[in-house]
This record gives sequence, structure tokens and C-alpha cells, in this order.
Amino acid sequence: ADPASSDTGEAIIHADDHPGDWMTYGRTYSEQRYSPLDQINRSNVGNLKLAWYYDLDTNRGQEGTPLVVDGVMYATTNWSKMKALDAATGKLLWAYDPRVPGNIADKGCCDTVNRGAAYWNGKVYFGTFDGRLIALDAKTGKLVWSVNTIPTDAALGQQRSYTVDGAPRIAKGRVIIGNGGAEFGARGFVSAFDAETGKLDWRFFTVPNPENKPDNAASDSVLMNKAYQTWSPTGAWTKQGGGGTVWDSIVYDPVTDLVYLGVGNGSPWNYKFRSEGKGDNFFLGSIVAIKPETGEYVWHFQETPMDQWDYTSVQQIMTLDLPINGQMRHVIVHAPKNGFFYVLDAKTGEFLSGKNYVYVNWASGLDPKTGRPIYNPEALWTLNGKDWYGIPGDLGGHNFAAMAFSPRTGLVYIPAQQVPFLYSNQVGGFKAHPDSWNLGLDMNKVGILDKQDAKNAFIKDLKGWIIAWDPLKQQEAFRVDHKGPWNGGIVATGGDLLFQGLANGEFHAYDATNGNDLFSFAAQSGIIAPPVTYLANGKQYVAVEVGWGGIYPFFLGGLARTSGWTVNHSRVIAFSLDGNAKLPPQNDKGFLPVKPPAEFDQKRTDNGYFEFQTYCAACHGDNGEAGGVLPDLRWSGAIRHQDAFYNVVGRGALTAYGMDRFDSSMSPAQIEDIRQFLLKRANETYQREVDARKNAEGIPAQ
Ligand SMILES: O=C(O)c1cc(C(=O)O)c2c(n1)C(=O)C(=O)c1cc(C(=O)O)[nH]c1-2
Ligand SMILES: [Ca+2]
Repeated sequence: ADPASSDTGEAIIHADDHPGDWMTYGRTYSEQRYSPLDQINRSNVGNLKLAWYYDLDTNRGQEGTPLVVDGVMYATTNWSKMKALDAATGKLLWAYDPRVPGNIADKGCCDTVNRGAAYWNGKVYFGTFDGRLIALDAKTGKLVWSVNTIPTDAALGQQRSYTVDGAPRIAKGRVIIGNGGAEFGARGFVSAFDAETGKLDWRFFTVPNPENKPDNAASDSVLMNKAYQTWSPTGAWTKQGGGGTVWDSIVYDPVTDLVYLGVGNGSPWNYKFRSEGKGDNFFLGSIVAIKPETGEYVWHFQETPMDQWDYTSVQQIMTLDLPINGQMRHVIVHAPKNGFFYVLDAKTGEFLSGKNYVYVNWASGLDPKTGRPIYNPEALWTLNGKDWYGIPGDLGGHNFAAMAFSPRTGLVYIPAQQVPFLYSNQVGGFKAHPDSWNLGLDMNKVGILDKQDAKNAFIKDLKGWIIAWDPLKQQEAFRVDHKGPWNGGIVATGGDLLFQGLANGEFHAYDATNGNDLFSFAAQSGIIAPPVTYLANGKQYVAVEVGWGGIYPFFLGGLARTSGWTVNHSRVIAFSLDGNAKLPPQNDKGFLPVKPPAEFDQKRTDNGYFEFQTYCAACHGDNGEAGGVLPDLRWSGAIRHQDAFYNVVGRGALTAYGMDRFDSSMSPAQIEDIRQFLLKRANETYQREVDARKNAEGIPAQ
């Protein structure tokens, strides 16, 4: 089929009639990420070879699902760039750079990633980190239209923050796109634009208007009549926006003719501050079903009422047909951050079953009738005022890494993880600031102390797996253990294979029936993106974006190395059975330690720690240790001189590279405190870092 000349929607619905393409984010509207292709299968996958690689011009996290239409691959990359490649050779056909301004990087929580594009009627569509939605001619890469998806008044000055990194989805000629920002301050919404003209069709807010006024949006009636009552009329949400950002999953289901939105966490996280500890806060932590033509509300199911753990429900929404009690049901299956696996009726949202797919300590289970969590009272840290070591933590039992389903095994394969988090109330009430995360947490406590006991205890709790889950029995069939958390998404194939890239820089094929490891390739850098598989000239390829990043190495910093220490070199790589490409040798030393000046002002380092954890840690790493993506500030030349450091942090000398200026949020004295803290950390850790490198040669002393 030539999808460009036929109706694209029909071509996506009948994806299995042209299995060589990968036309939409999850391959089909069901987002099962199952490809029937079977040229590569269990008997020959051991001979899989690198067919080609294409080096990217952004060495940061790569989370994109490339699309493949008629032998052309459309890959979005970090900094919202688009590359069109010949899917058989990796040769660049055209590239488009929307020139996202560098100072925007700190307006989003989690790296300037992009998860992918949409294809429709000869055009490709993708969002940009600064909030645009762009339509390009798929043949030439020429701009067709570009719109700002964020209304000019949405940011309320700088109180709220909006970034776009999720893939748009297209239903019935409408491009639907959401955004992120709930860690800063945001009121979540999605917008639908006409695919041909870019004209705004409708908007749906996921959280009420703070004055319970109409927004002239599709959501007005349900928010005013149903959602507003689930919030306190006062509380920090009225300024911060309440959150509920739709930053990843938006799914159109042609069977029910509904669009499902995966709605995010509360803003601020702290429920006591956000909503005075009152109400369930619709539609945080929910799946909301709306009509594609109008955005009209149809149903919702709230997975995490009273969110206070960053438990987003944005994780990939998948539809399936399952025989439940002897009757075929069309269902949604969902593995959100909160650790429970849900099966819902796709037409009505009725809760059918739910079970924890990873260890959880915040709830003892779900009410079998309603699906409402049965809370552990200790976990309600904003209500009881006590610290809470939560599992899952803020990164969830499953994050953006896409899961897959194989109709041949009946199993859902979840890239699952365990990353605990210590939740602790901000001292002295909620205090917000435009240039940092505004969570209502004590930022002095979000990190792990540099004490061997504390670190060992935390590292022991870091885990990553593929969990093969039986959605009918609601139980695990088997699991594959990984070195640590933050591994890539999964594709399942008709060759009974699962493909997955790992945080440690390996790319694997596993047997879908039992998890046996059948193929491994050293891709050099951590992989967090999901693979795709397609045909070019009749031959099957498997491709994936390589590039370590996203929030895990950004925020956890040095501790993220426990998943496997790699140096980032971002690429697209593709495999075939007869490939003969080879990756060039890799510099695997990373950012080399540089012996710091011995002098620093100990008195300033405590406040420096607090400021660093508040403003810097989310990108440059907990306690001053970077995770292998952004510069490790301990070894930065800029920390050697007060002026040099102020030029970067205060005056924006490196904004073009993604480092915003902070002189409107911090005084010169605060910035100098950070420098003193970094000098201290550099001295404390220099020798340890030298020793940690197998080959210390080449590590400069000065
Ligand atoms: O609440 C939000 O608005 C929001 C946005 C994003 C994002 O846009 O990437 C993430 C999260 N939250 C989040 O909680 C999270 O764990 C996360 C991980 C990542 C990533 O790409 O590594 N993004 C996000
Ligand atoms: Ca979040």
C-alpha cells in the first residue's frame, strides 16, 4: 500500500496489510508494539549484524520511536530535531532543525528529549521543546506549517512552565499533542490541530480552572461540574496550575472511536500544599477518554487519587482484546508509575482487574470493585508530616520506556524498574520559584548522602527488569534481570523475539516465550529508546536510537552509573541478518576528573549544597556528581574562578548549549555558594574518581 496516496487513517488501522511500515508511534493505534515480521526469528537472531549507523548531532538522551513509511525512516532526536534517513542504508535524505533556544532546557524536568513523530497524508509532525507543533513535507523536509501549542497566557508570567517532548498522535485528521511541566508549575491540557492547516480545533484541560470559570475549551463542562469539587477552592494549585500534564501517552482507538489521555502528577507534588490535603484532585493520575472530533469528555478512571508521589498515569496506554470470563472484551491495559497493572473496559472505563506488577509499599492493593488504591497510611507523607521512603519512587515502576504485547504468547512485556525515593515536606510551607522545580519537598533531603552505608542501601534497592506479565491471570510469567533501572522500550515480533536496548549500552534479543538471551550487541552508549522493526527492499531490519539521558542519569548523577557506566555517543543503529557495518572505536573514559584547587570556603558549602540541589541537581546530578550526559561540574574549568562561574551561571555564557542564566533567581552570593560546594565535592571525590577509571592514564593533574 502507498499510504501517501490512500487514506492514512485506514492505512494505520490496517497496518498488518503492510507490515514493512511503522506508521505511528506504537506501530498501530492499539500501541501494542508487536510486529508480525518474522524473517528474523529465534533460530537465526544469533546471526544478527549491524547493517548501518547514523551519528546524531546531539549527545544527550534519545527517546524517539522512529517511524518508517515506504522505506524512509523519520527519527526525532534530542533538541527536537528531525532526520529523514534511507531505512535500508541510513543515508541522510533531509534534516530539519527547529532551532529550539538553548535557554529553554531548564524549563522541562527531564532532558531536552523527543519521543517521536506522527505521519499523515504525506506530512510528518512533531513537537518541539519550546512548545511548537511542526508539520513538514515528508518527501522534502520543507516546512508546511508550525503553530505554538501553548497559549500565550498559559505561563502566567513565569509561574508555569510548558515543554513538549511527547509524540503527537493523529486521529481523523486531527493532530493531538500535550506537554510537560508539572514539576515546575503547569495546568495540563491537550490541543487538537487540523492536520492540513494547523488550525486549532479544540483544547481539553485536565485540571479545573482555579476560579471554576469556563476556559472556552472542550473540558469546561466536566471540569466545572465534576472535577472542581475534588479540589480545595484554595491551595497552591490555584497558582501552580495543579499539574495533570499529558506528556506522553495519547491514544486513538478506532474500535471505540475514543481518544485516551494519560494524565500526569499533581503540581506541586505536595498534596497538603497543593489542595490542602482535600479531595481526589481529578484528573490527576487518570486515564481520560474523550471524543476525537470535539474533545468532549466521555469517561475517566483515576489510578492515583490524592497524588503526592509524582505517580503519573501518562505511561503508554495499550488496547487489547482479551477473553475475560469466557467473553471477548476490548480492554485497555496500563502499567503506570504507581506499580499496578490495570485492565479497564476500553469503551466505558470500567475497572476489570488490577494487580501490582512490581513491589509497592504505598498501597496494600486495589479495591476489587472500584480499583481505588488501599493506601498505606504511612505513605500519605503530606498528611502525616513524616518522611516516606516510597517504592515505587517518583520515577515509577515503569516510566516512558514503551512496553510491548505479543498475541502469540499473550504476554505484556514491561520495561519495569525499582527506584525508591524519599519524600519529605518542604520546611516552612510551600515556597515556589520560577526557575526551579516546585514540588513542596525539602530539597535538602531529595539526594543520597555521600556515605558508603547510605549509598549501599540505596543501590541495593535499584533494579531493572523485563517483566513478562499475563494480563488475564494478572501475574508474572517470567522476568529478565538487568543490571539496573532505566532501560529502553521493547518491541515484540512474529519471530517470537523481544528486542530491547539497555542502560549499560547493550542491545539484546530475548526469546518472547521464556526470556532467554539470544543476541547481544555492544552499542557503546546507554539505550533508553524503544526499537522498531520494518522492511526495506523486502528485508527485515531492527533499529533503535542510542543515547543515554532522560531524568535518571540527570538527577541520580553518579549513582546512575550502577546501571552500567557508558559514555554518551548518540546514534541511530540498524540491524539485519546480512549487515556488515562496524561502530568506530569508542572513547570510554568519559568526563575525566581534573585535580581541583585545594582551597575552598567550608562555611559556604552547606548553603551551596541546598542551592545546588534546588537549582542544579536535576540536570547536573545529585550531590554534584554527573551521570555521564551533561558536564560534570566538579571538573569544569568554570569552578576555578568566581568570575568564570558567575559568567556561566549568572550571565548565561553557555545558553546556546542549554545552560540557562540564573541571575533572576539567585544572587551572586548564592551562586558563589554553589561554586564553593562544587570545589568541596571535587576535592572529596577526585581520587575516588581517578581510581574508578580502569586506566587512569590521561587524567590531567591540573
Ligand atoms: O509532570 C510532568 O509534566 C513531567 C514531564 C516529563 C517530560 O516532559 O518529559 C516527565 C515527567 N513529568 C516525569 O515525571 C518523569 O518521570 C519523566 C521522565 C522523563 C524522561 O524523559 O526521562 N520525562 C519525564
Ligand atoms: Ca512528573
